[in-house]
Amino acid sequence: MSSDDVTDSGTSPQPDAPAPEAETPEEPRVSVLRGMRAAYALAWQACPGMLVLQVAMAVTGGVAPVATAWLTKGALDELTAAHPGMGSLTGMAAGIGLLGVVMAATSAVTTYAQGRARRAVGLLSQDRLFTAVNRMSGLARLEQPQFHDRLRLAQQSAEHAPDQLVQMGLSTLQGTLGIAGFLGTLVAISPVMAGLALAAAAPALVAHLTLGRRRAGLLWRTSPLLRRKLFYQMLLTDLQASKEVRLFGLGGFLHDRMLTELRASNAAEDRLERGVVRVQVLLAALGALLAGGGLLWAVHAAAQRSISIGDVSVFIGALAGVQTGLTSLVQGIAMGHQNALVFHHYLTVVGAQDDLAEPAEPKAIAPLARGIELRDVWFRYGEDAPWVLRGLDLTIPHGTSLAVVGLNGAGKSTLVKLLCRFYDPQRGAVLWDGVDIRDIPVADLRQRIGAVFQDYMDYDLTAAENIGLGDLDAIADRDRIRTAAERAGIHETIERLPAGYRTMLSRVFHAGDEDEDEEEAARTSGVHLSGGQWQRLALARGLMRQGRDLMILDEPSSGLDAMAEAAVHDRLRKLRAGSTSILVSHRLSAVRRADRIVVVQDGRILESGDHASLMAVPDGVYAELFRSQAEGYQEEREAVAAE
Ligand SMILES: Nc1ncnc2c1ncn2[C@@H]1O[C@H](COP(=O)(O)OP(=O)(O)OP(=O)(O)O)[C@@H](O)[C@H]1O
Repeated sequence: MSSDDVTDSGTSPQPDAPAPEAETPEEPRVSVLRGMRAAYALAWQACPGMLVLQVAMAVTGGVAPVATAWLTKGALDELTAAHPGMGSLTGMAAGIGLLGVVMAATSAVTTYAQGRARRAVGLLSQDRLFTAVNRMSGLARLEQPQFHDRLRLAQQSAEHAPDQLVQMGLSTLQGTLGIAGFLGTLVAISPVMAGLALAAAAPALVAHLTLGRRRAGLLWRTSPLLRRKLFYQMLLTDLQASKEVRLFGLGGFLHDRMLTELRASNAAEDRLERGVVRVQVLLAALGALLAGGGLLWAVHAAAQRSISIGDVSVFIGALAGVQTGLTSLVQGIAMGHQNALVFHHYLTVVGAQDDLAEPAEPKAIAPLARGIELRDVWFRYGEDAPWVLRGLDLTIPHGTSLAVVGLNGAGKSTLVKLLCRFYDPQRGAVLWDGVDIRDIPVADLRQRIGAVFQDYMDYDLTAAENIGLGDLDAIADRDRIRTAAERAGIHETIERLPAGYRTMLSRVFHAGDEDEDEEEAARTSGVHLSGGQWQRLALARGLMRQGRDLMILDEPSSGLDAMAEAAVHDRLRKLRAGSTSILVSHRLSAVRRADRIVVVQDGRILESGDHASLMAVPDGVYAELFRSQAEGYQEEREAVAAE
C-alpha cells in the first residue's frame, strides 16, 4: 500500500481493525424495567437480608394505616351508638395504640435497613463500575470526551441510583397496598369519589414522568459543563498547577471560566425548575379541589344521616390516604424513572466491551527468542485524524538495543504505545516472535514489558511504593526496590528523606496512621521531589522490570542534569547489554552506542544503521541532527573559552 492509498484526509480503505465503539452524544433511550431489574439484582447480591427486611417493612407500612383508619371508624361508630360496648371500645383503642407502635417501629427499622442496604449496594456497584473501567485495556475510550461524560454520570448513579431504584420499588409496593386499602374504603362509601381520586392521579403521573425524563436529559446535557467546571476548579486548587496559575495570574481567569460553566448549568436547571413549579401548583390545586369537594359531600351526607360519623372519619382519612398515597406513588415512579435513565449510563459502562478486541484463540506468550517486528503498520488516532504511522516496517532482534530518533510529532511515542498494545494498528501487525500480539492476552504481553514513559506519573505514595508499583509482586521487596533505586541513581536521595523509603512523597496526603503523633506525622509527610528526582523514581519503577523481555525507555532522562544524564545512560547501557530494548531520545549523545538507530519521519523509517554508518551519510537526517547538536555544544564551549 502506498501513501497515496491512505491520505491524511481520511479517505482511506476500510481499516482492518474496528475502531472502538464511539460514544453517542445523544440522550439515551432506555428501559426503566431493565434499570429496575438490574438495581434489584444488585441489591439482592449486595445485601439480601436487608432487602427482605425492607420488603416486610413496606408491607407493614402499607397495611397498618388502613387498619388504623378502620379501627378508628369502628371506635367512632361504637361511641355514637345507643349502647357503646366498653369491651370492644377498649379493644379497638388498644389496637389503634398497638398499630401506632408498629408504624413507629417500622419507620425506625426501615431507616436502619435502608442505610445498610445503601452502603452495601453502593460498595458493590462502585466495585463493578471500576472493575469495568479496569477491564478496558486500551487507551482509545479514555480519550473520548463523551465517555468521560458518561463515566461521570455512571459514577454518580453507582453511588445513589441502585438504592433509589430499590426504594422506589418498595415505596411503590407500600403505596399500592395503602392505596388499595383506602380505595376499597372509598368505594364502599362513595364510588364516585373513589373514581375521581383515581382519575386525578393520571395527569400527575404523566406530568411527573415527563419531568423525570427532562431531568435525566438535563443531567446528560449539563455533564460536559460540570466536568469543565470541575476542571477549572481543580486547576485552582491543584499543587502542580499552582505555580503557573500564580505567576501568570490565571486565578481570576479560571475562576470566571468556572463560574461561566456553573452559570450555564444553573440556567438550564432554573428553566426546568420553573416548569416543575408550574406543574406542581396545578397538581396541588387539583388535589385541594378534590379534598374540599369530598369534605363537602361527606358533611352533607352525614347531616342527612345517609352515612355515620365513623363513615365521615374513615372517608376523610381514606381520601387523604388515597391522595397522598397516589401523589407519593406517582412521584416515586417518576423519580425511579429518572434514576433508571441515569442508571443507564452505569449499565452501559459496566457492560461495555474492552476497546481492544480479545483474541478468538488466545496464544500463550513465550519468552522472546527471535525478536519483535512491526510489519507494514498503519496507525491513526481516529477515523478523521491524520495517519501517524504509514506503513512502518521495523525489526528489533532479540538481545539488541534499538534507538529511535526523529523530530517532534514524528510518531516515536506512538510506536512505543503500539508495542505495549495500548492501541491496535488499523493495518499491518506487531509480531512477537512471529505471533501477532492481537492473538496474545494483553495482560500476558504487558507482563513481559518494562517501560519508562515520556509522560510518567508522580504518585502521591511513599518512595518505596512509587518504585514498587513497577512490579506489584515485589512491592514489599525492599532489596529489589533498593536495587532499582540504585540503578536509577536515586537511592542516596531517598535515604536522605525524613523516613527514607517510607517517606510519603506528597503534600496532599500523609503516610501514617490517624493516631500517630505529630512528630511521626511530620517525619513521614510533606516531602516533594524535584522534577529530575521524580523522573529517576519513574526510571527506578521501570527498572523493577529489569530482566523482562523488552525494556522501553521513552525519553527517560529528559529532566536530568547533564552529569546525571550521562551517568544514567552509562548505567542503562550496561543494563541493556544483551537484552532487547528500545530507547527513544532527542539526546543523540545518549543513543549513539545503541546497536541500531532508526530515524522516524512521516510515519516511516527513513534511515537505519549504527551511529557510524548513519554518520557516513553526509546529507542524512541523523547526521544533520547529530551535527547540529554537536555544533551547539561546540559553540557553547568556544563562547565559554572566549570569556
Ligand atoms: N492520544 C492521541 N490522540 C490523538 N493524536 C495523538 C495522540 N498522541 C499523539 N498524537 C499525535 O500523533 C502524532 C505523533 O505523536 P507522538 O507522540 O508519537 O510523536 P513523537 O515522535 O513521540 O513526538 P515528541 O518527540 O514530541 O515526543 C502527533 O501529531 C500527535 O499530535
